[in-house]
Amino acid sequence: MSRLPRPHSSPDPKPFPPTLKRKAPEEDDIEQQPSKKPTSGFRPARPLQASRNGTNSSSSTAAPPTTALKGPSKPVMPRTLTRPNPPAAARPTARGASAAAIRKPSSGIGAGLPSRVPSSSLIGKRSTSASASASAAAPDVITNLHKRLTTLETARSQDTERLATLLESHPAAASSSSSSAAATIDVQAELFAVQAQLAGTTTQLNSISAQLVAAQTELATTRASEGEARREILALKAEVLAGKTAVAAAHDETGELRRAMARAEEDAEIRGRRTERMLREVKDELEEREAQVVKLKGEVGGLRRELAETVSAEVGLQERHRALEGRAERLAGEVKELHGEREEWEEERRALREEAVRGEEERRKLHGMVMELKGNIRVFCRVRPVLPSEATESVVDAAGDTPAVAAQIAYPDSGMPYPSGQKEIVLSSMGQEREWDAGMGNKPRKEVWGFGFDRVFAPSSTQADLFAEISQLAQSCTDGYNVCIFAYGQTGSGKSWTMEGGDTEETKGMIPRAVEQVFRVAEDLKDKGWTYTMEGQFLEIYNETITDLLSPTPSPGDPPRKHEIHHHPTTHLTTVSDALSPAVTSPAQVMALLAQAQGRRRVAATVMNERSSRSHSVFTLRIRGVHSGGEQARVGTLNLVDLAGSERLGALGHHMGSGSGSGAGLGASTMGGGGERGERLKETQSINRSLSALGDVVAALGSGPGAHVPYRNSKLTYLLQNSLSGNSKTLMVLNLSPLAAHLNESLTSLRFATKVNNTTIGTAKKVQVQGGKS
Ligand SMILES: Nc1ncnc2c1ncn2[C@@H]1O[C@H](COP(=O)(O)OP(=O)(O)OP(=O)(O)O)[C@@H](O)[C@H]1O
Repeated sequence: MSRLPRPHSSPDPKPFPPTLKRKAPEEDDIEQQPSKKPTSGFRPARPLQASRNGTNSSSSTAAPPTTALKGPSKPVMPRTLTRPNPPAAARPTARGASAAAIRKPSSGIGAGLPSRVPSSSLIGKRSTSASASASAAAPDVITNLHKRLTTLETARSQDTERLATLLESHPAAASSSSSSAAATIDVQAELFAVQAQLAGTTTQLNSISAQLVAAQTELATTRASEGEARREILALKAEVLAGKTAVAAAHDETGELRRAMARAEEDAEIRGRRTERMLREVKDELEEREAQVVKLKGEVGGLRRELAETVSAEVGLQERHRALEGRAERLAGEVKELHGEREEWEEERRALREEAVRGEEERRKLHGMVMELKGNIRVFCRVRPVLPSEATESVVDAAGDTPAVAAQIAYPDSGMPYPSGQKEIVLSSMGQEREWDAGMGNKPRKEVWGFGFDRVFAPSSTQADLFAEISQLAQSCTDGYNVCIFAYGQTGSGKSWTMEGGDTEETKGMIPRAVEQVFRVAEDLKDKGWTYTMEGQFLEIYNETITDLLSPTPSPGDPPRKHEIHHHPTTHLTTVSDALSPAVTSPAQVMALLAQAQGRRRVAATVMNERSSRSHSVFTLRIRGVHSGGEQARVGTLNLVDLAGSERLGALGHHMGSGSGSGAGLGASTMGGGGERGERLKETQSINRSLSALGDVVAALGSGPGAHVPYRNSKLTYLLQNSLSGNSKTLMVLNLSPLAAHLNESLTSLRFATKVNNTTIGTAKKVQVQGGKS
């Protein structure tokens, strides 16, 4: 019996000592929020006993039962108990082995059982992960316990069966022989052992069953605890989240409070500064006010004094007022008288105005008379200065000589003021005697030619000087006269300069000045009831052909325009067909027309080689004045004519009938060869004809009323017919070159102009020049 192994019974599980404290993962987080009080749902971790031998590790507490339950699936004892009966010879060995097997408690039934079943309290108080692993391990323990139970029950039934078998076989053995008594004792001993083992096994089985029930109970408790723990964890998490949110909110609030505090401090500082400034201002203002008060006090004192003075002055004023009232009454009477006088003056003014109109008419008549006395055809002579370019260049005359540049020209009466002086010009050949005369034994000829004109302008004269004499003539067209101003002279003598002039106010010529004068007079006459309208026309006569310089330049291939001259038989107005006569309302407009005409002439010049020098240009300003008082309308014409160069005037002397002109004719330098020579000849003949015709017309006009005037002999004279006859006034400005080389041309021009001058109707007289001949 003593050899029988003691069935191993598992020790009862002891309550876990409170050595382990459950620590939730979030515990640290919670501890970081000291402001938060632990919630009612949170309980401090409960201590638990990890294992029987006092190990604190959770893994060591959980692992042993699992390992024990998964231990040997076939315990030694049952295998020993259930083994088939060995042969008798072998039994001791088998028994010994079996006993050995039974003596091994570690590998017996007890070894297969869990050494400790985790208590429900332990599992329930573990962390979530520990609880989860414990929950997962619990069913395995129960299953193993069930298996072990089944195995033990099977072993018990086998042992029971075997016991029965032994009991049955014992009587037979006892009866067979006496020697079998010892064997029977052994069997009985074995039977007792088996019975004892069976009893142990049964006890062990009961113990395991009890453990199983306890384990199941503990599992249920563990699961319940686990659910509770989860809820607690969730609650804790919610609390932590709420705590975090509260902390964040507190942080925000703190930041906001800090910012608010900073702002408040800043505001306070600004307010402080503002208050200081205001205080300073108030102080300053106070000081200022005090100063003002002092000043005002002074002023008040002054005002009081003034008031006293004013009061006394008022008394005086009242007296004066009464005196003034009396005076006003007297003045009212005077005003009444003045009104009467004013009406008289108005009457007088009206009479004066009428007298002024009559005076203007008188002036006009007198002006006409003066002009007539001066001569309806007058001649001025103007000598241009030597140009800087001419002063240096070597001038060669027709004979190939290079005489002195400037001709000998004298102005004998220039010391006397006009009109008694400044009418004479004397040319001399002194210093330019021809050497061949001396060479041929003749005495060098020394000739002097003197001429007299209505006015002689020396080279130093200005455009203004000339216009001063012309302005009255130009103005007479506003009185209803026809005026003709010619510029005559050889090429380069200054005709264009005289008529058009330069670009400046000082150098502008007769055309712009005459136009301005006419517009000025027309404006002045507005006060006298006159309204003037004007129109301009600009024609060129080249080779007896009229060109309208105001028409657009024709394109190449355009048929040439034909311009016919018409004279109205009753109105005596001259018109040119197909020629433009635009209305002009200002001098600037007229200047624009002149510029347009010059542009057209320049185009023609490039085509026809200096045509402008060989053509006549005629600018005509037609003027019509209407009087509001019903006076007869005034119609006048101002013609400003730039004649072609006269140096080609070889036949003029013959046409003029003087026969005394030297007639420079065509100089070699002006003639080209071949076809060009023919062209020039034709051109020259045309110029000759027209200038001769002009001389003939002037001569005829001078021969007295009733004489035939050959206007139709040239386009120029026919165009100017109405401006040369009747009440017309003609002025010829003879332009002379100052150069010695042009002496002969100048003499020819002077002779032509003298003939014109001699034919004038009126008192134009021939000036007798000392030592000269004309
Ligand atoms: N009184 C003057 N004062 C200064 N320069 C003058 C004067 N008269 C003429 N001239 C100059 O003399 C030159 C010739 O004058 P202008 O062209 O007027 O001669 P013209 O007789 O019109 O010649 P053309 O017949 O070739 O047109 C020009 O350079 C002009 O500026």
